[in-house]
Amino acid sequence: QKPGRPRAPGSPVAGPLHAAGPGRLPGSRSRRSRPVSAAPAEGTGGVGRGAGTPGPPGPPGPPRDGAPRHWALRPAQTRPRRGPSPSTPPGPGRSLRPRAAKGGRTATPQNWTLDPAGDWHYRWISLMVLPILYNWVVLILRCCFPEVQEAHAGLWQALDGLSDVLYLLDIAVHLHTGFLEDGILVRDARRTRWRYLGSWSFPWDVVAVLPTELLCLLPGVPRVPGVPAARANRCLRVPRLFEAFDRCETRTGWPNAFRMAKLMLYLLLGIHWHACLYFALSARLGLGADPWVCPSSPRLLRRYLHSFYISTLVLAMVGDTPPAQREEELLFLTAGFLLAVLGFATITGSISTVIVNLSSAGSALYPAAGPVRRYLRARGAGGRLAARVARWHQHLRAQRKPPAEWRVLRHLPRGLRAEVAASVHLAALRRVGLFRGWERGVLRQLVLRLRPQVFGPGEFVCRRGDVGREMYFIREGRLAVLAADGVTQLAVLGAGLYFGEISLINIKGNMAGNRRTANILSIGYSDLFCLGKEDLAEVLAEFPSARAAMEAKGRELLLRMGQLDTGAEAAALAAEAEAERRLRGLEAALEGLQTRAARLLAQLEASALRLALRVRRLEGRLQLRDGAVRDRAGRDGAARADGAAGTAPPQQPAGPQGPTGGQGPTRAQGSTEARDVLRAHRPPTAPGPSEVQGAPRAQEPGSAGGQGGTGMQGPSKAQGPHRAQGPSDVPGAPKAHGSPTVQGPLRARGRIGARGPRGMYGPGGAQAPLRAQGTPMAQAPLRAQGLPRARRQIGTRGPGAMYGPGRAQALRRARGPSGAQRSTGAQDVPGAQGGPRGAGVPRD
Ligand SMILES: Nc1ncnc2c1ncn2[C@@H]1O[C@@H]2COP(=O)(O)O[C@H]2[C@H]1O
Repeated sequence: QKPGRPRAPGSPVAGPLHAAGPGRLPGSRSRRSRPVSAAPAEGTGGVGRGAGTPGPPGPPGPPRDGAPRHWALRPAQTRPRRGPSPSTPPGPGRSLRPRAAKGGRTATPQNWTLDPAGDWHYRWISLMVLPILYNWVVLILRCCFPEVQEAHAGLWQALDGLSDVLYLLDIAVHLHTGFLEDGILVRDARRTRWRYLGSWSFPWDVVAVLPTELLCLLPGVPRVPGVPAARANRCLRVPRLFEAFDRCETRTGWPNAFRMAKLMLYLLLGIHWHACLYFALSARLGLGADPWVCPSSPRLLRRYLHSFYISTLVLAMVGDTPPAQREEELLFLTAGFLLAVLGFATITGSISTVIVNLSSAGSALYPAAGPVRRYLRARGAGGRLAARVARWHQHLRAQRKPPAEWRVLRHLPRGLRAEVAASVHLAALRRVGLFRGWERGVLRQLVLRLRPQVFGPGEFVCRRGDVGREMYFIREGRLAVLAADGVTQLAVLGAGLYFGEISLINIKGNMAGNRRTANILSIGYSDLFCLGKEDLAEVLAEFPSARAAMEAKGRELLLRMGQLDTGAEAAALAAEAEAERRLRGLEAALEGLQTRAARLLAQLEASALRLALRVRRLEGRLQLRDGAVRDRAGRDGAARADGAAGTAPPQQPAGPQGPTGGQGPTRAQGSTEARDVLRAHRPPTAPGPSEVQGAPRAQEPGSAGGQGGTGMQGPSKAQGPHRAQGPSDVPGAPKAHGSPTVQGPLRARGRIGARGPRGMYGPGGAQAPLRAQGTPMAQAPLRAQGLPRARRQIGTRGPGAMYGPGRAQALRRARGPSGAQRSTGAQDVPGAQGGPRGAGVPRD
């Protein structure tokens, strides 16, 4: 079918083509152009021509040219891209800030969605602290001190307006603040908007900015004294204040100081509110009317400060307030004290937490000197040793060398911990000669295995003869290498060097084995990195060059110290070379074996595939043949029925090819089935050539092998008609049916038809018809050829072998009884009584 030509219904290519495209072959011109026209063209998502053409974003509609929908619905290509994917986590190099559009064709659309953990968002909520605090401080002041409101009405109006603008802007910012979904920042503007609009904070924020003061201007509404009271809803914005404080607390470098400042702010705010309310009550009761109320003073500040002082006495539970006399005063004072209990307890608790935090932060970094001192005292080991311990602790704190930093970092995830440790120690590690040139990533892995240790002056880091368990890299300080006498100084090691490796790496000929070869004494304070034996082995396994460098240096030192047994070293080297050689030989042998095994496996697979294909082909042929046989049998049966009824004279078969001539599906089929039919029809005195030649031809291995299934079926088919007419049938048949001409072949065909090519392959199926024929001899070969065994034969001996024995057996057995059967079977045929018996003889 040519491209573009309409397909005929039911065309074999219709399926694949339909799946691939709208009735066009892949690669045709219209196929390439169609998706572009059908799918909306986009900036980056298109394919083929016009992929880069900007087009209107939107859902892909039905294609204009009537192409099937699946052309247009290709989500990966047709989805409009608006900047970065909303669910794509920002890469390491991508900023979370709103990005300015860049010029040029590759400009990305601006995305003003804020990262809630980002800097811009933090700055914004920090700014929002101002209007919220303004409303919390000033509104109550203006309500309770009317002079304040009246004196600066214009200023308050301006500030109120500014605060409202900021509140509204904050709603806008909220609408454009991303959120995390499955740990990934969602920056899609639509989704962030809907998320905020659907949350409880949206109505809350709206209520907090409603212009409630305008209600006071409505006629009939009683004027709220001092309009500020009508703005009380502005205080509802306090959750944003808490959010800002929380964020600041996690970001600041002085969280404890911040916590203290926050507490003080809450305290002052509480006192401020109490003072305002106290003044309002005093003004209502009459300023200076009794000792409890605020005295009347011409100065506003004086009155406020007096109120603030009284409130501090109440809320700080200091007491010593003027005695309350009126009920209102008593109630107010009692409420104040109750609040004070609550507030004071909270504040005291918070302050103590801050103090504990402060001290625990120090103790987490530095080991506490107290317990060691007490331990030494308890054990009676004070004196100079205790002084040294104290000096060591002092050195750590003074020099800010926390040895227990790993304890602090242990809560971090491994990757982050490696980053932190690398940022702190990488510079020091790079100074170590061994690590020079190592990649940063490797050093980052190494730094997690290193443990910082600080040794004081006069301390031995290791002693000669000790078993080596770790090696050291010198970060800071000087250390002396002392000989066996503990006095002779062999060398002085400084920052960037390492020691303690000889006893860890197995240097050939090292007479010390895994024991230290020298004493190492810290001259002053030494800041070292310690690396354990296992960790070192892992590192060296990855870096053979580092191992070689270490071994070379260790060998040189051992030689200098006279601790290298060169004879043993040579022997070890020779043994190693020999082992290496043998290993290589084994490896080569193994490789050869593997290659052979792979080749054999490939051969096995190929032959299995071949055989499977052949079996399938044979099955197909058998099915075809069986169908043809059934057709022919039906036709012949009808013809014979006609003959028996006397409506038509007996017909001579069509030549030596049998009734079907050369049109049968297979030659064997023609020879076996046609032969049977011929035999049934042929007068007994005129045996046709096919009677004599047909059967042997069907039994010839060549003819059977050439036609696949015939070989399999040949014997049983050869037996089929004969055994059907076999000894047991012979006497019964004519008696039962009165018309033996019809009866014999018909019965035979019925059996053949019942057997079927599939039944042939199944063990039961193969045996059933034959068993029904009462020929145990015939069952044996077929049973032997049941599918599983037949398959096994295919696998092991090949198709020839499969057909060989089974077929030979079957034929052999078939020949034995079938001769007799044929002769007896011929008795079924009316014309065959007498002379025709000989027709079967030559075949045997
Ligand atoms: N002469 C030397 N000069 C420098 N370092 C040495 C010398 N002798 C021994 N060392 C180091 O001192 C370490 C003592 O422990 P090790 O034997 O494990 O490894 C030793 C070497 O790293």
